[in-house]
Amino acid sequence: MAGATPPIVRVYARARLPSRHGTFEVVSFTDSEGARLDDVAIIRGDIAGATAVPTRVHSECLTGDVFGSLRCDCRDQLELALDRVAADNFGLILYMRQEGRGIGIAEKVRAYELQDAGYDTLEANLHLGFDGDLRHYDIAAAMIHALEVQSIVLHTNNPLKVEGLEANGVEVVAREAILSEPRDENVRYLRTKKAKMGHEL
Ligand SMILES: Nc1nc2c(ncn2[C@@H]2O[C@H](COP(=O)(O)OP(=O)(O)OP(=O)(O)O)[C@@H](O)[C@H]2O)c(=O)[nH]1
Ligand SMILES: [Zn+2]
Repeated sequence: MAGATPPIVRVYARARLPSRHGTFEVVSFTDSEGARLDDVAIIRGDIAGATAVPTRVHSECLTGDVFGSLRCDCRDQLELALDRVAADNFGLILYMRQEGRGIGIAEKVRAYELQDAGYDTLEANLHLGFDGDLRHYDIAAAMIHALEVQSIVLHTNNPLKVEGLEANGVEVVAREAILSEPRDENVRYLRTKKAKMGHEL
């Protein structure tokens, strides 16, 4: 798909990462001015030059990823992705620091405050004056290019992620769902994503 030219990023450092989910490689990046990025890649296998690399683009969720919040499915999805890459011995996870779909942790907690008062996840964002989703995928695309990945199979339920990467020059050969088991605490969140945010759940 034609689109904007993504920014250039370069690999800055690579290290071995033994984890609870197996051993991966962690890679950090700089932008074209040499500034260090906060986004990182988690890799298993020889993905440089490869096609149809199983790829997950994960958006930071401090409450879910670190504290194990059950309000959302983020940690379940992250763990599914790590386990899958480990089991296949091949794949890529980009951990993008787009907390709260781009509004940041402080505002996400405000959005949660509104949700505790009855708003859904989209209504809360709109009430705070934000669009429903402020994420861009240009940096993720640039990281994929820097890793010399030729094409990807994207694990997501969100068609906007596929479009966002393609618009930045990434060849997405297929989309695969990443389905976590719904929980009592996150079922409303999942229903809203399906009904109002275009997620294929
Ligand atoms: N603004 C806001 N962000 C949230 C809320 N709950 C989770 N998030 C953030 O949403 C992001 C994850 O996005 P999701 O919409 O769950 O899923 P997705 O990444 O679009 O799609 P998948 O690839 O299918 O997981 C993370 O950055 C979370 O911090 C919320 O109620 N409000
Ligand atoms: Zn979350």
